[in-house]
Amino acid sequence: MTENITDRIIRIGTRGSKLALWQAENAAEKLQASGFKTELVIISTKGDQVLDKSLDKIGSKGVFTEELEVALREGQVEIAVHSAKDVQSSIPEDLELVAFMEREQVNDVILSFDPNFKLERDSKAVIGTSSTRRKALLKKYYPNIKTAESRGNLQTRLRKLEEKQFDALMLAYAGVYRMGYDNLIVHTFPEYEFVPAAGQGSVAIECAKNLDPELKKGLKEALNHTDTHVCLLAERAFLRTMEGGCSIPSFALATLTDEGVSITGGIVSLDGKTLLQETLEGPTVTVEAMGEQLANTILSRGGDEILKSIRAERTE
Ligand SMILES: NCc1[nH]cc(CCC(=O)O)c1CC(=O)O
Repeated sequence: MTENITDRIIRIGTRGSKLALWQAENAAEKLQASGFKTELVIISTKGDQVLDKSLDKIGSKGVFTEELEVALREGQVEIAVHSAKDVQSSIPEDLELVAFMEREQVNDVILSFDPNFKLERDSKAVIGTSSTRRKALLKKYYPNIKTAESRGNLQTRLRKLEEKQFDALMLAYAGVYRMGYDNLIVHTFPEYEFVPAAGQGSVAIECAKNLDPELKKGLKEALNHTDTHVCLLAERAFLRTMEGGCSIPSFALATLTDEGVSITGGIVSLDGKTLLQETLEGPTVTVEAMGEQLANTILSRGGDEILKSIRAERTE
């Protein structure tokens, strides 16, 4: 007699921020719709605890994922829910990404409490962001903009905006929309000028590799969005080959086309002066090879030099 897999309670590991909880609840609803029972287990990560340093200075990989991975390994939870963007490009041997949930609109946006705020090429405003990619791209396209650190969850960052620590705040549309703050959006960046970080807007589901295969299959059926999955495989292959990590100003966006997949990716120097960006198209079956090829092209055209100088600057 085999036990019905949907009799299992799926314990869902999640960070405690409101956005993380929204994402975990969203996964829980999908699981429940497939007949699973669910339970949320809130786990705090280093990225939630250390708020006085920018992410590239906290240093270790998996700033938002490590503690969740320990819980997976120790069997405290069956799955961990992450913002796909926060997941390191190589997953530990004993774990795997079992699903990618349907992606939201990928763009970066600007939020302001002043509805008349206008971002122009010569704008001199101070914009809150802690992302090296956003800082470098702002330098490239909006050379007079200044940036100010804005670590913390979305609510913390909005409070900083309210306190006028900066004039406007730069974020991913996905989180803003999911938290219901889209009424504050005053600018949406085109996604091929401000190409998002690999994975932006999607949610990744991680589990232990040795989880019951039947259960894994059930989780995948309930949670995986095939189109998103294809795109994320390409973007993550790009990221892995760049050996980037979340603190490197690289970016990648894959989309489905009539014939297959198109992937745009690149890197920008921290001063915004050198931008390398390329697009590749190919059939869906070769997405990972495409991501790798794109990264190798970027590296050989000067990307490796940009990475080298960023690393040198960090160890100074
Ligand atoms: N590193 C922070 C982070 N990780 C995931 C999101 C939310 C958006 C998403 O799911 O891509 C954010 C905030 C942001 O970039 O605005």
